[in-house]
Amino acid sequence: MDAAALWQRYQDWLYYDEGLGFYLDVSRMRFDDAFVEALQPKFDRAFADMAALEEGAIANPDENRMVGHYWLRDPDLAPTPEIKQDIIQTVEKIEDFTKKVLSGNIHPPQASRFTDIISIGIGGSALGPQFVAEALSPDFPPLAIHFIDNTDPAGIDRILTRLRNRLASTLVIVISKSGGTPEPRNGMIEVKKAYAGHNLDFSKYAIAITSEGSNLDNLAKSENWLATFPMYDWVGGRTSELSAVGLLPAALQGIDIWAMLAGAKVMDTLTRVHDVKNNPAAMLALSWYFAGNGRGEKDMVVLPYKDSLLLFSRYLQQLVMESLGKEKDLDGKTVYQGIAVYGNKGSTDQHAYVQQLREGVANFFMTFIEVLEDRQGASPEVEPGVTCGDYLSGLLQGTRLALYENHRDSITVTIPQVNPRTVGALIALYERAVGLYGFLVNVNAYHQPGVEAGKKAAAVILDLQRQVCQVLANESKPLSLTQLAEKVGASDRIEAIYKIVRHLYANGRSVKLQGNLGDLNSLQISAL
Ligand SMILES: O=P(O)(O)OC[C@H]1O[C@H](O)[C@H](O)[C@@H](O)[C@@H]1O
Repeated sequence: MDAAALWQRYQDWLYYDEGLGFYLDVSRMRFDDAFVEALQPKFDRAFADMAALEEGAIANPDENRMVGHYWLRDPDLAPTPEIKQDIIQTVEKIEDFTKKVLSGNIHPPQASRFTDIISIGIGGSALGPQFVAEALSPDFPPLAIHFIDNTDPAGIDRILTRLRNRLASTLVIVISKSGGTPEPRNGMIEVKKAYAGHNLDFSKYAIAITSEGSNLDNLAKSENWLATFPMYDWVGGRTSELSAVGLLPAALQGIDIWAMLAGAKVMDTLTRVHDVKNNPAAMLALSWYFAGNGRGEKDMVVLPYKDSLLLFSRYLQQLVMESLGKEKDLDGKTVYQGIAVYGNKGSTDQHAYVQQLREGVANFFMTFIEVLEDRQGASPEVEPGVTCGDYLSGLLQGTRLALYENHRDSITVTIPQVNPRTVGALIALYERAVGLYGFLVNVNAYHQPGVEAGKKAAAVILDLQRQVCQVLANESKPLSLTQLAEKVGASDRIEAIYKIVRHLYANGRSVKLQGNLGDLNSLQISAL
């Protein structure tokens, strides 16, 4: 395509919304009109399915659940008056609670103000709050947030050590929709012990965000925690940023949650349009479908050229991959769907892996996220007439061009600045694009059956560990691995038993290992 034709294509496909100052450019995705036409029937169905979803259909049939994250920013759309009231009251409660915390009306027993937050949660109960904190938290927030998003003891220590002198003024928000996920439960138990170690009454610091009636909810109520906020059955973890999960931590950091909700609401309106070319989420879904033949054959690389958006790709990784990565489609057919997502930020990544993107295996398409405003205030020149921001902008344009010349396609999303409104809009844009794409390829984008397998396997290992420890405790003489596995009654699980023993030994826990550590047949195992 020559320069004039490309310029025409750019104009033909450029999407712009004045209210948000938002642009979407898919001109560098090489689909043609015939492709768009061929996909039209699928889009017609997807638009109809999406409309039904928004009206309260059971869009997650396996779990028999409605899918209602769109109602969070427009409660008038909720299918029942009760749901509408719930949404409104929760946001009011968040606002009221935040005001009281920030004014010192609600304060810790031994200090006049809360200074910090430990947020404990994983997956959808962490990634949104982390992304938003990185993107929007002021330089000096009223409360500084710290995340425990794993069951890594060293990671937990790091947070608790850093906060050692401020624990007495640190709020703890435990976030778990199910209220039973092991990682946040473990984090909560350890943090609770740390508070007890400092003679602090954990319940005066703790807040739960969870489903009503969950284990976490029951615990919080029985121990009379500072507050609880609801997580709804009809909001999935990966689409929960604009529920209490994301709104409470954001508000406590001084982020304007109303602007986030408003930005999302505007984007929801824009992406409800039943016309591919005038619906930015549909344009994204079309582009993804084109890039990967509707089978995820190409990875989605997401590169925001703005430090504060660093975690956007990580956030999208869960949203896209947990939603679309499915073995079966809605008819039960084996399809192995999905789109792999990765990326950090530009121009930083240009000095890491963009070499491969430009010249190596062409198994991806790029999404550039461009922010028009360089910074607040004027920029000094780093060369005559040129600023840092000019470089960043030039590097984005240059990389887009260099990729295109080498037949690598790209999408460019442009926002005027990173603020609560545009971040809310970005979240809503990708939620809708994922939903539409899910309908295009006929998968249930709202369940995650594959996640259960790893959880179950981990539970089996922990069970085996208990048995191993019991056998060793009752043995007077050291055992070989084979003997130990036999006594446990799990000879077929000898490798797992070896790994359990090695881990316990490395941590000085109840097990002694003798012999050559590199020769597994020489090992003699006994209780400490
Ligand atoms: O919020 P929770 O119930 O603790 O769930 C946390 C996360 O873990 C699960 O395994 C799912 O894969 C995620 O979708 C979810 O966000």
